[in-house]
Amino acid sequence: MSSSIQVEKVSKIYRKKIALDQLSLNIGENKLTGIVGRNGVGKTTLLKLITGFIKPTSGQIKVLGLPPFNQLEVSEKTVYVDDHMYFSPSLTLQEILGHGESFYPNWNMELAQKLLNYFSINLKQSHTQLSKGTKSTFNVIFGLATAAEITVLDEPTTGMDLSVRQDFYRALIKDYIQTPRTILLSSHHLDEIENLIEDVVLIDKGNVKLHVPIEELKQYAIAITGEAKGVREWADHMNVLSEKKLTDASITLIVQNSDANKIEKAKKLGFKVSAVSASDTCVYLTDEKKGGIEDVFK
Ligand SMILES: Nc1ncnc2c1ncn2[C@@H]1O[C@H](COP(=O)(O)OP(=O)(O)OP(=O)(O)O)[C@@H](O)[C@H]1O
Repeated sequence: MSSSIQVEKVSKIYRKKIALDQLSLNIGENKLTGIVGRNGVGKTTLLKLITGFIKPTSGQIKVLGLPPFNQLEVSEKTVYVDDHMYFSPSLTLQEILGHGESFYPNWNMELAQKLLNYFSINLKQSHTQLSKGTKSTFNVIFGLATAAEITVLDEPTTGMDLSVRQDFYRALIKDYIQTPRTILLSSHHLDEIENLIEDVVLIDKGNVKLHVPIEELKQYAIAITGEAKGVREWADHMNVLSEKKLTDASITLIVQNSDANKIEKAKKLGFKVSAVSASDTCVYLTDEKKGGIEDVFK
């Protein structure tokens, strides 16, 4: 499969802060990819670089074969949606849609109007008049209506209530099936998007920690609970992601799930073997090991 986004050894430094550090990433054409990671690890910076809003300090980015910064040819095939999208306060939502239609070659006005009608958003209002959640809903509708080849949704559900979020995810997947395109969806709630996305990119400290199919991430780690000494001996030479002390005598180890025979052996030894969710795996993979929040209150 050819790549629609190629990021090669890209760094972004804001004054002295290194936001991205020689990050490389290839995103295949028409993939729906989740971008996840803790606060401040560089997700928004990466997405703004891909959509040409900012320029890399070093390294190379190609989107649909071209460097995206200051490139009109890329702009009209790209949309970046977040909760800071700016539209002139003098325009009504209807007029904003009109501008969208004149800029984006594949603009889908019918979809925009049907979704706005479904969410009961009055088109005579201005963008500044909308509540936080409704603003986010309008922004994602705008983003979907562009049908842009590269659609980037950066935490698009900020402020939406649960029912709107669920409707949005359903709309996104239906629209993606009808009009396949490359979609990057960043979220702090992997559990909410794990059934939508094909691949997941986990960002940590300005770099890609993991880029795998979501089904692989769901199987990536396993929890083993039992008598501390025995569990530790069993886990010798394994990739241990985290250790939790339960009592003086028992522990849970989170280990990389790489060897089916080892897991069978753990069961035979009487240890409890349980699944670890994709979102918990991301937390374990990026844990700073500073102890828990409880330590703050000691
Ligand atoms: N304009 C800026 N000037 C200075 N530092 C910045 C700027 N934008 C981002 N940063 C810093 O770069 C780092 C990465 O920020 P970024 O917004 O890309 O992270 P993020 O993963 O999207 O975070 P979050 O999940 O909290 O939205 C952070 O340390 C942030 O403080």
